[in-house]
Formats: sequence, structure tokens, C-alpha cells
Amino acid sequence: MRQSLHASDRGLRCFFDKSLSSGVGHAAGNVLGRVHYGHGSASALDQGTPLLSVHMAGPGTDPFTEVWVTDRPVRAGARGDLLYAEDGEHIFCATRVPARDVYRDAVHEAYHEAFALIAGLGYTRPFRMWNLVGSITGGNADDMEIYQDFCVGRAKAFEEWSDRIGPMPAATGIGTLSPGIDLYFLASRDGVPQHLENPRQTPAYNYPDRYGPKSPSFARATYLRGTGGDPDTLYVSGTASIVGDDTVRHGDIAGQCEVTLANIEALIGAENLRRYGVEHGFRLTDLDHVKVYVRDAEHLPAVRARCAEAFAGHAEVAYLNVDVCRRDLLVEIEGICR
Ligand SMILES: C=C(O[C@@H]1C=C(C(=O)O)C=C[C@H]1O)C(=O)O
Repeated sequence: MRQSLHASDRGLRCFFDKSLSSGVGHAAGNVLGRVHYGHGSASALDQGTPLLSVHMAGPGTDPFTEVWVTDRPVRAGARGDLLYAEDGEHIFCATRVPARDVYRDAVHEAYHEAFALIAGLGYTRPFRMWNLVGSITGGNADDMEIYQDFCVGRAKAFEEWSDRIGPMPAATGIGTLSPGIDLYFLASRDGVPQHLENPRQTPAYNYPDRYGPKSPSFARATYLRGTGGDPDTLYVSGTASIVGDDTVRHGDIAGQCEVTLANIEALIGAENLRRYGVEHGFRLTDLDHVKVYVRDAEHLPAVRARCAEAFAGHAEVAYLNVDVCRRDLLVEIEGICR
């Protein structure tokens, strides 16, 4: 049975369930966690596994559920505000920071708790993180942009934990439609993550301080070498129209799409991967489970058309109409290659 599976059907994998059923019954594998990109925010253990619901679907986009599955048996639990599920090699962990005036301390605490949980259970290698931030470019009670406020708390947690959990992995930091911050993470026990930078972009952790008092804590991508027969997987961070550290093609949605796609091509291509000892590269048509974040609803048709050309016909692609982490960014794209 196992031999007859395609490589992409083995190991830790995800799919987008657009059927609107939040059930887990039809998933081909054991469910490690689900993230429902819909109309409300909540988190709970549901049918024995973590379910994080985030308010990110709007009038011009369809709700969907990202479902993470594995072949191994899963054990789920809750600790404090954290929900998690583990399969002996991977852990999925989710939490929510409720709306508040200033976020940094609560974000630091949430990250600290998550790192303590995953490291305590032996999953010391985070390889992908999602940070879903309400009013991301709005101001907090101290008049600091909420994304910058968030970055301060996250950076402090990484400074304290990097000796135990290694370098910063691939991530997404994106807007949502309700106040508060939803976080979900994936980490491995034995699989060794290789974190990648983009030759066209300044590493985000080296951005100059004009973007905020603490630079964002993430790598441009993480290549996870599978263990025990799992395939290798490349997790591509949320990528936008940034060259060096500058936003380029201001106000030009077609231009920002081209720069974003060119950035991803350079990141996942053979030349860049060879720098990290990975012997083969990927193309845009290898990208799957793609999320495309579009700031302005009026740009959705143009972005959908360009993405339909760029990605493989069989790729799962979901669109969300939400703010990006800089006001001048109109579009952002992430995905997974294997
Ligand atoms: C678009 C960028 O950053 C965004 C913010 C991230 C974060 O703070 O975790 C990660 C990737 C992107 O979603 C960028 O700086 O290029």
C-alpha cells in the first residue's frame, strides 16, 4: 500500500479543503492540525485535533481549511492557551493572542510558551511558522505599528531560545480581518531544517531599523530533509515585492506580481539551493498549497489571472483579501515544493 503512494502523498503534508465541512473524516492520513481561513476566530481541540479558525475570508474570497496530515499515529493535547498534536517526528502547535493595546509582551509570552512546549516534547527544530496579525499596519496604543510591536515580542523570544531551538525558520506575517494575533507553528524532532535566504533580498533579520526597532525574525524558506522515508520539502515564506530591503513597483499590482514571482523563482531555483547543498532546484510550477494574499479586492482578478499562468494547473491555490505587513505591499505569495 505504502509503495503505491506518490512521494507527495507521504510524510507530513497539507491540503486545502474547500468543501466547507470542518470534519476530519475524509482526510487521507491522520490529522495533525487544521487552520480554517474563514469568518471568525477561535481555537479548540475539535474531533481530537487542534482547529484554529482565523478571520481571513471576505466577500471576494472563499473560506477554506488547511489540513495537515501524517501517516504516523497522532497524539493531541492542550497546555495553557496552546493546542498541539504530535506524531513522534512533527508537532503542530497553535495559539491565539487576544486583542490588546500593546502586543509585545503577550507575543513574547506566547512564543516563549510555544517554544517551551515543543522543546520540552523533543521537537527542537521549528521549520515553518504563521503569524496572522489583526490590523497589522494599524497603530497600537503607543502609536507603534502593530506589526512592529509584534516583531519586538517575537524577536525577544528568539533571542532567548535560539540556543535550544536553532535559527529562525520560514514564516508568514500577514494581516487578518479581526483584532488579535493567531499563531501556528510546525517543528520536527529528527528532520534537519536548512534555512534559506534569497539572493535578491536582504535577510529580513538584517532589515535596517527604519522598518521598526526589531527586525522580523524569519528565513526566506526552509528546506526540511525528511526522515524515515518522508520526502524532502521546501517551505517558502510569504514573499512580496521587496528587492534588497526596499518595496518596489509602488502602486503597480502587475509589477508587484512580477517581482514577487521573480523573487520566489530565485529563492527556489537550482542556483540558490546549490548554495545550501541541495542538489536540485524547483520552478514556480512545482509550488503547491499556495496562498496568495491581496491587499485590495479590486486587484483580485488580475492577481488570479497571473497566478493561473504562473502555477501548475493541479496546484492548490487559495486567495485571501487581507493587508500585507507594509502598507506599500499589494500582494504576497507563499507555498510548498516537494
Ligand atoms: C513580506 C515580508 O514579510 C512578511 C512577514 C513575515 C514575518 O514577519 O514573519 C514573513 C514573511 C512575510 O509574510 C518581507 O519582509 O519580505
